[in-house]
Amino acid sequence: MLPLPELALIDLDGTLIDSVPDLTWCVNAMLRELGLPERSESAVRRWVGNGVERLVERALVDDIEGMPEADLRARAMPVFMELYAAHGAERSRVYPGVEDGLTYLADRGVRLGCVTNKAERFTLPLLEALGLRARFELVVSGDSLPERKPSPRPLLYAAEHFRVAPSACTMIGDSRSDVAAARAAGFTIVCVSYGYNHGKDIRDERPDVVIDSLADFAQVFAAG
Ligand SMILES: O=C(O)COP(=O)(O)O
Ligand SMILES: [Mg+2]
Repeated sequence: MLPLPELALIDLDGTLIDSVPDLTWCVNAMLRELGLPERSESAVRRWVGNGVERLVERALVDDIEGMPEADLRARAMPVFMELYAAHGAERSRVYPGVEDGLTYLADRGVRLGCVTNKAERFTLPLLEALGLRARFELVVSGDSLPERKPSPRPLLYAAEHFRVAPSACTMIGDSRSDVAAARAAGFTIVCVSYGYNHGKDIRDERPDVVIDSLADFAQVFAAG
């Protein structure tokens, strides 16, 4: 068990929301427009987590480590951005257990923030569309600060905003970037087993706790 934190920062894609159906639809609409082959939803699932630009780069070359030529990248980026702005919240769903988990923490006085690598122009409308925006006192997106996860910067920024010591904060996420950012910030780290993490088992990253649903917080945090 972990002590109940004063502040919980929760990741978006793969933790609160299954955003891959919309991301896949937009990636494939973009690829069609560019005359390139479509990619599978399971490939897109592996590529999410380092921001939408990195997703587009990976999709263009069909490789998680790859980088497209500059002019293809420059043509693709605005096409994807326009598609995702218009179609980012049509097929995405809040994971089961999320509402209960957020209520559990809020009822116990835990302050809540969302920290994602998704760009702000997509993050806020998505949270709004799926009814989660009002749950969070602070949202830090992938382009809110000069650095994003796995940097500890967004986590430390949020801790300072709430004037809570990092040792009283927990990060809740699905990927190795969440674990690395939390460790470097001095937060505890709880991971969900159902998220993306680039197709790898998140247990390999040795988070403090792994849960199958945010509804399981009663088994994670010692009350009081
Ligand atoms: O890669 C993204 O765009 C977002 O990923 P995250 O919400 O899991 O940080
Ligand atoms: Mg994530």
